[in-house]
Parts: sequence; structure tokens; C-alpha cells
Amino acid sequence: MYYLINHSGTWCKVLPMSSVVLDNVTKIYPGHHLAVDRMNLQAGDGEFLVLLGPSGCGKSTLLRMIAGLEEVTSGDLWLDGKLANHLPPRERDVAMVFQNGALYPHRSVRGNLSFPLEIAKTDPNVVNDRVTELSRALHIDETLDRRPGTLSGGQRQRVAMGRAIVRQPKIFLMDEPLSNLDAGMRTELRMEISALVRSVGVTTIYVTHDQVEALTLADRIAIMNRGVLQDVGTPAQIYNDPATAFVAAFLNSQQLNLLAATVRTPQNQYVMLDFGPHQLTVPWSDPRAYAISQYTGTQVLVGLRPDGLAPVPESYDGPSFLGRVRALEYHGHEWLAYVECGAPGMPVPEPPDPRAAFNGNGRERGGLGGLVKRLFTTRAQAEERPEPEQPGSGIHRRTDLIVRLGVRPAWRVNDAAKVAVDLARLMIFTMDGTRIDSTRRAGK
Ligand SMILES: Nc1ncnc2c1ncn2[C@@H]1O[C@H](COP(=O)(O)OP(=O)(O)OP(=O)(O)O)[C@@H](O)[C@H]1O
Repeated sequence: MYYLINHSGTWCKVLPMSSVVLDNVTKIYPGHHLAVDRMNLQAGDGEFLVLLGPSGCGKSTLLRMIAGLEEVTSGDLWLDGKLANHLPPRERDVAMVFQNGALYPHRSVRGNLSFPLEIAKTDPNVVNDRVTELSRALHIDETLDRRPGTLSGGQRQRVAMGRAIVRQPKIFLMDEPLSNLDAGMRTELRMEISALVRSVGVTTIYVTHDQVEALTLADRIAIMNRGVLQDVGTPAQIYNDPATAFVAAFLNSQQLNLLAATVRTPQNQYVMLDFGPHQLTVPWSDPRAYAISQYTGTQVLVGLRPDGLAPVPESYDGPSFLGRVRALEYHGHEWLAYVECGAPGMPVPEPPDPRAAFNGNGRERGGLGGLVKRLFTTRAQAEERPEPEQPGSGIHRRTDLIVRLGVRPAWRVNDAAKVAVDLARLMIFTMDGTRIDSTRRAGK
């Protein structure tokens, strides 16, 4: 966030050093393709911000606008406190690494690393020191005299990163730098990127559609869908307290359980979530109870992560579901149970799509009427309880509750199963996916 101060009698914007601020930034490609829609986002000085979202949501476009490789259609881009909409790329002091970090094939690794410093006419002793230091940090010091063609994919990406960061840019942009590497190499390089970037303290914006990368690397994660920012926060905030059902489902290594429940307040004694065969009660002492009670008599969506559920003995009398184990799945580090409990799962509501409503002239088609129609269609569809496959979200409607069991399966297939629900981990949404009970994010 940037702010205004009274400076020499005039109001002016004050930004932290090496910050990136997107103020209502929109990108429309020729042919009226809306790629980024009114984006407001900031990466603070030295921050590691991860842009996460499904393919085509506009992550690379955003990065390319920051680098100066694409023009901003409207809105303001501020780099290091300066309005940068029309600043040529070379004046932005931004370095970028792509999926396939292209290297100069006829230069050695040392030559590739030193090139940006040679161009900047840096003292050869400084060049030598920096290349040596960086090659050690990136574990490529043994390859310094080799040509890129003789390196593995992981080594080439290390050189590409080293070459980008060697001249100590103010802003470091990375566009899925690990996506072409195998799983082991990704994990290894992930740790090295984190260590390197933090040791240099450079403001970094990192694009990925891999949620593990986002959770492990980010100071903050910004989640996008269809050109629109959906949520932004620390990894823990986004995971534990997502703004929408879409965000909750997107940031979930196992599938999110999403169930429909009717809100009731019997004799005003407590708030009840009625799933049909099961009920959960939320006491009035719970800070979320009042917000949920506003939906009394209507349906809401209840999100339960598999790790917020646990197998418990028959005698357990806390909040729980009863069901039967339909299947068990071994994932190496954990087992998952699929428990048939008679409360059908719901599809994840897709956030509104500005691209569908966009008429190419920068105006929404249908205006408020179109928006209302979209919301009502979503609600009606949900109430009809459609069949499993839903277009768009790619997330299926299930009748099973997915329960994380840990390293040992507590149940066998066909066992009767009592599933404890951690009420603190419930997430409640309207039928169109907006969070109802988010009271916890402040102060985290
Ligand atoms: N040069 C272009 N001309 C027209 N449309 C474009 C252009 N580049 C991208 N787009 C469109 O803009 C939207 C956003 O694309 P972008 O590459 O930014 O998404 P992304 O989130 O980075 O996707 P991915 O993860 O698949 O790389 C997509 O609908 C894409 O088809």
C-alpha cells in the first residue's frame, strides 16, 4: 500500500525502496483480449511475492508489464517510487528469468555470469569476485569453464538465475523458473532460490501455478483467476483463511470438501449447520456465529479441508460426521480415506469472469443486470444439486468426505467411520463462493 504525505506544501506519493505497486492496472491485448483486470497489488522492499493461479489467468502478462515487455493499457505501475508505465525496460533495473532460461551458447558458464557486469563496465576484480561467490551459492562453481550445452537442465536454470541476479537488480522477476525440471531438482532449486533471494534481499515476484512452490517460497501469495486478483496474504493466511471458495479449493494439495448446509438457529440457542443426515453446532460464543446466523433459513457452502477432519472412536461426542469408508488411498507420506456420509459435495463456484462480460470497449456487457443474472444462475444451479461433473472449475462434485489419516490407516474399507470435525477449521461461504465467516485474518 502506498500513501500520501504533505511534502513542500504539495501532496505526493511516497513508496518504499524497490517496491512494485500496481494501481488499477489493466491489460487488454490487441483483438480485445482482457488479460489483467484492474489489478491492485504491491510488493514491498525485499519482499518475495508469489503470483499463483491457473493457466491463462494473466500471471505472465503481469510480470511482463512490470519488466516493460508489455504496455500497461490503463492504471499505473510504480517501480521504486517512480511512475513506470512508459519507462523503457533497460531503465527499470529489473531482471527476469523465464521457464527456459536462455543462455549464450558460445560463452562458458563464467562468461554467461559475467556478461551483464561486463556490459556495465564493472571492474574486472569485482566481476571475478561476484561470479565466484554466486557460482558457489548456486552450486555451479565446478561448471564455470563449461558451455551451457554440456549442462543439465537444473544447472542451466541455476546459471540463468545467477546471470539475472549478478548485477544486483532492484527487482527480480521469475516466470515459472522450475516448471521444466523434475520433482527432485525442483525441490532442491526451490530451497536455493529462497536462500539466494533472501540473502541478496532483492524484491522478487515469482510466477507459478504450483501451490507447493507458492506456500514454501512466498512471504505473500497473490492468487489470480481470469485476470482478477482473488486474494492476497501470507501463505498461512491464504491457506487457513481464504477469501473465497475458489481460493480455498485452489490452495489445497488434497481436494477441499465442500458441502451444502442450511443455517438454522433453533430457539436461538446456537447456530446449526444442517447437512441433512448430519448437523454441526456453532455456539454463540464462537466469533463467527453472528455472521453465519445472518444466513438463517438459507443454504451456505461449508469447506472442510481433509486435514481438518480426523478418525475418532465410536464413543467420541464432539462435532462429527458418521459414515462408511468407501476407499483408502496411499500417498506415501499419508493415507486418505473416502468416507460416504450422505452429504453430497458441491462444485466449487467459479468467481465472476470479467472476460465473459467484456465487450472489447472497456465496458461490461449487461451491467448490473448481467451480474445479478450470473449470481442467480450460480445459486439456482447449486440448489438444483447438479450431477458430478461441473464445467469450468475442474473440481468434481463428490459424495465422499476426504479425510486425512496420517501415516497409518485407522480404518479399513467398509468400516463404519466416525469423523471428527475441527470447528475452528470450518470455512463458510455463500453459494456463490464468498467467505462469510472470515474474522481471523487481521493481526496474523
Ligand atoms: N500476445 C497476446 N495476445 C493476445 N492474448 C494474449 C497474449 N498473451 C497472452 N494472451 C492471453 O492473455 C491471457 C493471460 O495470459 P498469460 O500468459 O498472462 O497467463 P498465465 O497465467 O501466465 O498462463 P500460463 O500459466 O499458462 O503461462 C490468456 O487468455 C492469453 O491467451
